[in-house]
Amino acid sequence: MASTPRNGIADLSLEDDDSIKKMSEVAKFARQNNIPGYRPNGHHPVPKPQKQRSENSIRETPMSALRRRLSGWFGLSTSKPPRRANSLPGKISRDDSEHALSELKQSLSQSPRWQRRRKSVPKPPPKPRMPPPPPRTAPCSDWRELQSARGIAQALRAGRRQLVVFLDYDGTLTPIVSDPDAATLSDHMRDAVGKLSDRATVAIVSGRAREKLRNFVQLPELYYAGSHGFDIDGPGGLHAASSFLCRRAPSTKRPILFRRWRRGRRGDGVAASRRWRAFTSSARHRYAGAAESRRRRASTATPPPRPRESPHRYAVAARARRDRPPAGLRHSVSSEMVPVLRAARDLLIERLQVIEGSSVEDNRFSVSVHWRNVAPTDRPAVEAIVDSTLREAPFAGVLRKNSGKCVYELRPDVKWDKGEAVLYLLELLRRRETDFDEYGDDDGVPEERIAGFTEDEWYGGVLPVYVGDDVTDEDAFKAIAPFGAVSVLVCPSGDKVERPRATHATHTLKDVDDVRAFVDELASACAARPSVRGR
Ligand SMILES: O=P(O)(O)OC[C@H]1O[C@H](O[C@H]2O[C@H](CO)[C@@H](O)[C@H](O)[C@H]2O)[C@H](O)[C@@H](O)[C@@H]1O
Repeated sequence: MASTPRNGIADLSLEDDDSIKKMSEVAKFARQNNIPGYRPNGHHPVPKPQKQRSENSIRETPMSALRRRLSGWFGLSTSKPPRRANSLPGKISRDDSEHALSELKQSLSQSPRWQRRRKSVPKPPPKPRMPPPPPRTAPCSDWRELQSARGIAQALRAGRRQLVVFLDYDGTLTPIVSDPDAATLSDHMRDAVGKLSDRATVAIVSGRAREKLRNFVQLPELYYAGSHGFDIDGPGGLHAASSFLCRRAPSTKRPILFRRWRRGRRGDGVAASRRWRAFTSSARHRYAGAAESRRRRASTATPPPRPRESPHRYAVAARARRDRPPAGLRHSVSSEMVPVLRAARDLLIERLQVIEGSSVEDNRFSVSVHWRNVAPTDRPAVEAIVDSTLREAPFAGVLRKNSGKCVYELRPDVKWDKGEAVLYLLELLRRRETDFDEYGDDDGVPEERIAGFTEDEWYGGVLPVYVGDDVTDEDAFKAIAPFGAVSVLVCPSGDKVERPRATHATHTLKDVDDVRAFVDELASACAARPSVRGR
């Protein structure tokens, strides 16, 4: 009988009567002296029952368990790998795992169940590298919450989306002045915008008449959306797109544009294009008509050379497209309203003569009644005259009044504003870039895949940027929000009266100088972006 002292108690084996007797003595002693760790016989903690393993699983190594599970999932037949002499049971050796892996790969490629599964499970969309800032869909109650836009341009350097920049004129490119005709563009700003337009698509969107805007800005290569977007013109294509036309989409062998930028926020593109479909069906019909007449013209005119046999035919076609002079764009909404607007203008000039400091500006598709220079006591009279005029025939129900910065703007009472104009321009750019009909390249290819990417992919590859200062710019901020756009409200901190009460803008800038710095940053961001062609 072994007797090793432990906690003052000997370990006993119950072999004979002496032992039993001795044990009960020891137990008594332990109880009396409160010795921990001792329990009399029969009161020792019952050891947990060991899990009974099946004979199979006792012998099963992790490797064979894996093989058994795989065969269960995919219906594979797996063979046992050769066991090396030094491989230990219960551990996966390097040879084991390599063998299992190659076996698995081979079997997977043959398994019909797995193939079916692969087809049915769609690939997850690739993660965007630099997600654009989240759009604000609800109006922001406090403009001071917004962050500075300067950093945005720097962030754009890393982005891969094609910029389309929309700039408001008064209060954005030029400071607000008391005489509307004196709001000329500074040379510095002209240089900055000109430099940006060399590298990105730029449009000026303003309440001013389109011709007046052109005269002020004097940059012929830009798009101009005058009279709050009712009157649009421009070169008719996306800037420098032709330089990206040398690659082909693997699926359709079409030339592709924003291949590298497709990874942008595709969801935004989807949402935006759905929105577009929903509300501009009439504009789309007009487009369909324009496309049809272009097609007809192309069929009657001498067809352009078709580089069918060339190995680089798409590149050649692209060059031909680039070398042709741009077709140009001219689009007006509600032209039939121009005579009515002229009548309103004449009447208002006559009626407002009595109010000193007031003035009426003809913006062709809109009429601006300025009251910046009117004495505060006379200002209600200006609004009363405008309102009473609008209640008369033939203006009632035909024209509507909007308020801007010390100005009332009368325009056709139709659903068209800066927001619609911006969406119109974006859709125009998309169509111009994806229309390869003239070269006959779209034979047998679904319309949405003509240029190697879908409408949604195109929208996902474009990043709209809009900079504006007025209430009317809010329509544009709101319209481009689903694209994950950058929208910037120019909002001087001291300007408490004239700033919008709420905004859909994602960022703010404080004045025209900041806008120039931002435009400069955008231009250098475009220049710094790696070329798509080089990849
Ligand atoms: O859309 P915008 O380019 O911002 O044009 C809106 C109006 O801008 C002009 O008026 C404003 O700027 C004037 C010059 O700084 C200022 O005197 C006036 O008080 C502002 O309202 C323009 O004259 C209007 O026709 C536009 O509708």
